[in-house]
Amino acid sequence: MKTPVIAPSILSSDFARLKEEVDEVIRAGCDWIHIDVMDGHFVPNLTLGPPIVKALRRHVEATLDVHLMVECPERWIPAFVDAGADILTVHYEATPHVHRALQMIREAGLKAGLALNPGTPPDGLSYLVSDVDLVLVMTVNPGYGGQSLIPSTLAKVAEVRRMLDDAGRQDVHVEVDGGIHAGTIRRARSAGADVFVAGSAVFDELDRAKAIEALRRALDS
Ligand SMILES: O=C(CO)[C@H](O)[C@H](O)COP(=O)(O)O
Ligand SMILES: [Co+2]
Repeated sequence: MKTPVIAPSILSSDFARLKEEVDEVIRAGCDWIHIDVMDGHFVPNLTLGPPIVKALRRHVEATLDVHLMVECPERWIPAFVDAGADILTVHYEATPHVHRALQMIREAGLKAGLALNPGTPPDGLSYLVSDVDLVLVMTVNPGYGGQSLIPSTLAKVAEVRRMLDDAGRQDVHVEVDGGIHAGTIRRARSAGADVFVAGSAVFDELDRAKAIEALRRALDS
């Protein structure tokens, strides 16, 4: 099994103190920084764009894991590449040209991720197994932090992991996003996930080191 990756989502951070918030979770021992980009169309919320990613890139060396919840992400890929993202994840549901979007990300030298909403079956992945470096299984409906994990999504995590293993793609990350905390992370790990996005479970706690430690302890339990 791959080494677990903890990726705090800045969606739940204090945006007025973004640099300090990110510095703090890096000092607290997180692995990646998860950045939720929402366009107000694909999801009913609006967050941030390439300038914020670029500003963070200037300040931190940590892996910037950018989750694009935007319609037709292929329009935005060049701007996020230029901003300095390391991983760009696009939604299967967001474009009829998802293969092209993944291709554009890889051609730019970044890692390409494919995200699946809770209601999306994993079948389409079978045509894209050689085009992805990461599969993000949404464990809540995208748009907001602080929601509860939808239990049926964990069966999909297991199915995705099986499809990747059967295709010889043990190197591909399986990321879970939404409702991950000390009480759910172990089940997500058992289902086959290795990247754990945690927004409210980290940023709603005053002591971020303790919050990240609690996630790691729950993984080991
Ligand atoms: O993509 C997302 C929402 O669309 C966020 O990454 C996710 O919700 C993280 O927040 P929390 O850990 O609080 O559920
Ligand atoms: Co996300």
